[in-house]
Amino acid sequence: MFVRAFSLRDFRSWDALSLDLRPGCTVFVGPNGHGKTNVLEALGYLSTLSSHRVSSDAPLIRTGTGQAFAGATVVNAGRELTVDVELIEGKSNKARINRSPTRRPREILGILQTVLFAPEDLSLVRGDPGDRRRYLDELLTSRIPRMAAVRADYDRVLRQRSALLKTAGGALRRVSRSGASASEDGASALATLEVWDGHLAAHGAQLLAGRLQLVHDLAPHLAESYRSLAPESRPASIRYRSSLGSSLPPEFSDPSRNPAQDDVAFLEERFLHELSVMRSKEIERGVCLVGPHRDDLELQLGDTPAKGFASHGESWSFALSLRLGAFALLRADGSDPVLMLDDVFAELDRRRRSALARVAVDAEQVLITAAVPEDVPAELDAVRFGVEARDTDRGRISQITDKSEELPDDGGS
Ligand SMILES: Nc1ncnc2c1ncn2[C@@H]1O[C@H](COP(=O)(O)OP(=O)(O)OP(=O)(O)O)[C@@H](O)[C@H]1O
Repeated sequence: MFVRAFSLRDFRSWDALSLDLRPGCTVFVGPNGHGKTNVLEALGYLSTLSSHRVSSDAPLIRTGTGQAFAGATVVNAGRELTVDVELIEGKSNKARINRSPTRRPREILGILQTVLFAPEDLSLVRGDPGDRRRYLDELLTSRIPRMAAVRADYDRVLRQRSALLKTAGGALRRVSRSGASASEDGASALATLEVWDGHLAAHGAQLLAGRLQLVHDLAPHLAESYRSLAPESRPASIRYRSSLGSSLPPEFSDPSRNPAQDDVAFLEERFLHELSVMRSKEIERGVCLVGPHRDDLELQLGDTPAKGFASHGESWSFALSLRLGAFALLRADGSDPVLMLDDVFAELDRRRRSALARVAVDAEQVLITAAVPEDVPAELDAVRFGVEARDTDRGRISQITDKSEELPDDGGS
């Protein structure tokens, strides 16, 4: 797929941007801090409804304005769809598909598939499990958009069950200690908790089954990507680590296990079992200790965990492999996602640079940012936009300063 047209209004440092793009490579070049990443971030937002840099939407709205807009026309196998999102300060966001409002913004997920590789990605290897869960869930919803609703339901139940564990903690503690002779208050809190256990296990099992399937499908692409980036290094592998602990048979964490039709029902039953095992601990601590929100994606180099042991270069290769593996998986599903590379060539050594360039040159559309054009491998430097921020009476605003291109034989756009 590729983005044919793209526009922004009051998004980060852009007050207005309207660009026609085409398949192949496009490079945004400009000094540091002038607004290049903001362009990729906006496209990433249309793809995932989140930013790779911040966890809330407020910083995406241009300072001094209350509303931001991002829209793109996406061409996938000859079929065109337009998606846009309006971010409104203090209110729910609005999204449209072909200019018709959607009931929920998440209905646009899956229309624009992107894979973004950015300097922040080192945290996939070195950061907290939350960074890796986010990576998995974004890829999962990009492949299977209905998983966004599963994820939202799970998060809602998790919040409610966590609040119950906190507020009813006292009564539940008494029940947990004294069992059947509990007070009325305690017994009703415990009954309520059991209802929430059921909801948590039902949604959690679907999310867990989705992630296990994803890791199964992704593992060979990840291993292959790492091999091509660092052939002399130990082999890279991934493995899902579930907080269901010993309630989950070990073969479920083995990425080579073929997921089965009845996995969700089995996982739901195991989930409920682990909740009963952990009941008193959860009540004691007042937090939800079981579920996909506590899981992790283990990254291994040979027999060693990458986190804490991988060198700087190995960590970069692993992070890049996670992205290139995601790209290869989405491609294997049937359509190239838009590949976005945010100022990463300067960080890579010569071999990794050319390995990345080999993948990029072959992708349907690649959008690249760079502070200096020399950082971009020559074979990727096709259409080039200059980006510069200027001080105006409306604040510091990013602008496209120039466009240069090496036109392909057919003349391009
Ligand atoms: N909400 C906002 N409103 C206005 N300007 C913003 C907002 N958020 C960020 N900016 C501005 O955007 C600029 C940063 O843009 P961006 O991150 O795209 O830079 P960049 O060109 O990619 O830089 P680098 O090469 O260092 O990565 C900064 O000048 C910052 O002040």
